[in-house]
Amino acid sequence: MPTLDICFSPELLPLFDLRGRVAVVVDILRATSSMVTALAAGVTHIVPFSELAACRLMAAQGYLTAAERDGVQAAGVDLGNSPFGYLDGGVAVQGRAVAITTTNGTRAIELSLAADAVILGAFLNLGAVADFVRRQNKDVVVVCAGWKGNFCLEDTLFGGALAQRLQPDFDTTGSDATLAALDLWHAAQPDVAAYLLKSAHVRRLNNLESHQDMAFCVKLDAYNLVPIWQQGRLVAAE
Ligand SMILES: O=C(O)[C@H](CS(=O)(=O)O)OP(=O)(O)O
Repeated sequence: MPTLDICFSPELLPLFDLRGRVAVVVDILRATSSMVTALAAGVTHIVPFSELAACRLMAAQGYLTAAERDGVQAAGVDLGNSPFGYLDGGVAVQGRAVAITTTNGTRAIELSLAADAVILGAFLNLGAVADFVRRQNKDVVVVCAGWKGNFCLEDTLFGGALAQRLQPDFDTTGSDATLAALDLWHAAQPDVAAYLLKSAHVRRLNNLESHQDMAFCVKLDAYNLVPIWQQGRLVAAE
């Protein structure tokens, strides 16, 4: 039976051998939630960058540029890190490619590329991710983007939610990280948004961008789509 493990922070990735496994990178607030939303809104593909300057340069190649540092949109780009940037009609995104850099999410993706497959998870596409990894029938590691190397509640909650969805087809009992995430997910019921009000990230976001981002990012199964890393870019899996 395949296993599901959870890496609480990219800093812990050296402890994991990703070869032969599927990495599910998660940054609920907000990078992977925004990337799932972007592809669902008709973005053709997404290229993540760690450096802001390299991301900005992609505008010359016709890319929309999205960049955020410490929760705030960077200067001189088209979009920040809010999923509503792809929904509110302010920027026409249908049929466009996006170059993106964020504080934690893009780094977590880059550090996960040793895996057999790298996909993006969010509450917004939880069911689609569960279906995808079931079809792969390989061990799974949920890679939490965390915050600047630290543990965070919201990404760990996603790990618990995915573990619950994959029971009983996956072994979710072999790792204390998964057991803890499952307990956390149960503790957050029935109102994940209310539970997350105490999290550090939500307090930061409420100071920076509107509370509507958090309410949106905790919606379950809004999109039946899985972003997957293919040839240096993220596309919607077939
Ligand atoms: O934009 C976000 O929500 C965060 C910024 S931070 O964690 O508050 O610095 O970036 P992300 O890369 O999506 O975690």
